[in-house]
Amino acid sequence: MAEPVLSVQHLVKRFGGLTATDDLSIEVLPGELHALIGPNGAGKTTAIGQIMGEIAPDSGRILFMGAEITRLSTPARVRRGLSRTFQITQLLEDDTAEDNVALAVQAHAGHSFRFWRDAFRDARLRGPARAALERVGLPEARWGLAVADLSHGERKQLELAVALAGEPRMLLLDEPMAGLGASESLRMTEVLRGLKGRIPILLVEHDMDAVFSLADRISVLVYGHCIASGTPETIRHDPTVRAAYLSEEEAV
Ligand SMILES: Nc1ncnc2c1ncn2[C@@H]1O[C@H](COP(=O)(O)OP(=O)(O)OP(=O)(O)O)[C@@H](O)[C@H]1O
Repeated sequence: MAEPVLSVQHLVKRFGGLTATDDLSIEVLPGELHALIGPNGAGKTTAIGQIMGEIAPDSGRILFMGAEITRLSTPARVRRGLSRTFQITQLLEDDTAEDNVALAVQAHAGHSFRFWRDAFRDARLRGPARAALERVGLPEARWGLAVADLSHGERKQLELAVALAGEPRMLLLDEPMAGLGASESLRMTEVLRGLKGRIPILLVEHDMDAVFSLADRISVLVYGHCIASGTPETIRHDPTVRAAYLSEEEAV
């Protein structure tokens, strides 16, 4: 088997008396779209926070591209190629969609641009920003609009473009379908299908239609512990998973 891009090993995180991740181990393989599912409060966002270095684990290890990153800062992990999106989008409301992505390109490029306004006129930012907007399928007519004027679905697409702006080596997506209507969810599913195979993705998502149609493998979290990991077919028929999480109605 190929060496994992991301290897999460025995992660434990306690918040007071509550164990949010409980001996959590997951592996994401090269090119894989790996979904992390589980009931509300199962520890999915806490897991992403630990992988990104925003939350310090009490114990366990995280390896990225074969190197241990458990104690690295978030910026150091981003420099190594990890990138994430959030459940609630973190965008600059008054700036245009294109400015938001260009700013992310600039942030990734480091200190070679001294002033933001000068920098934005620079094709070195504009080119990659537009490429990222195209990758997430945001229509060009929307690029010049302020974020505040975009629909919720467009903001989710934009946040994905911001995450892609630094050309990361792996994406961590925290509920990209959250709050989307049926047609917006389908659009986002197709956007993710377009990214699939080009970049490894760890996808936290409650939309089971999206998860089962997109994922190469699925890991199921219950009370912070991974109770099963396997292909959608395996997970669909796993009695432990069905008992713990997927109701008859939800199972697809
Ligand atoms: N900073 C914190 N302090 C205390 N408890 C926390 C903190 N962050 C998360 N928790 C708790 O840890 C548990 C796991 O939360 P987490 O947000 O990781 O779950 P989740 O699987 O992402 O849930 P959801 O699907 O609802 O987003 C929950 O019980 C939550 O209340």
